[in-house]
Amino acid sequence: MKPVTLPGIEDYVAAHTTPDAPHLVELAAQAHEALVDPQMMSGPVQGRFLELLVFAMRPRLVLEIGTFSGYSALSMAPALPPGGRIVTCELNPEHATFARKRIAENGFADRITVEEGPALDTVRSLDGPFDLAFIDANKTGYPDYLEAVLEKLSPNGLMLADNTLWNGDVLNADSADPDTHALRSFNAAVAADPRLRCTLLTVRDGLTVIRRA
Ligand SMILES: C[S@@+](CC[C@H](N)C(=O)[O-])C[C@H]1O[C@@H](n2cnc3c(N)ncnc32)[C@H](O)[C@@H]1O
Repeated sequence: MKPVTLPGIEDYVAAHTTPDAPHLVELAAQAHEALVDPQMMSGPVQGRFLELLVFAMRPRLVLEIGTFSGYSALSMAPALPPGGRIVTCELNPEHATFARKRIAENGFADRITVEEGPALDTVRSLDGPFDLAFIDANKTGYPDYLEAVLEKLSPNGLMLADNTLWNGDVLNADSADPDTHALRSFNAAVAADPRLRCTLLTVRDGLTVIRRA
């Protein structure tokens, strides 16, 4: 991933953030060996931030859209309050199988459910309410995910949208890349939406925190 901040800053940030627990270090290493595009994992800085939000919000239900290896779900899970759980959506059966195995091995199968299939169908099938929703799947789907989640978001719930800086490419208004275009449109729509309040944080590849106005 291309740094979107000053040279050296990402390393400095990582060096001054609580590192991954051993089970996450091992999971990341296994994902680098077994899965294509392992850079899709949140990584320690965003992982600790997700964990921090779960710790502070004490959510009963966390929705994740885009499981991949299970890294982000397993980053959040240790901070869940008693009775809290995570539903994570994944389209790719290989990713879902990889994540389920690590979730079970680490003793979180009772608190994390991997729902396999198109995330939009899964979100529409769930009752909610979602106290925290982490949107991190196909970028062109973000507007639909936002609407589907918003319908079932708790009154004090938060939505998080990942990769909203897209390697800094969101600055390129002339980009022909569909994902860049999708994220530029999403960012503009969210910031202008009178139903919402948001902050685009320069955490890792950009993480937008969104709530109801
Ligand atoms: C960026 S990765 C998720 C990374 C993970 N949240 C983390 O931080 O470690 C995106 C995942 O979304 C999945 N995905 C893509 N399109 C999807 C869809 N329509 N429904 C569900 N999952 C989808 C991909 O297969 C991939 O595993």
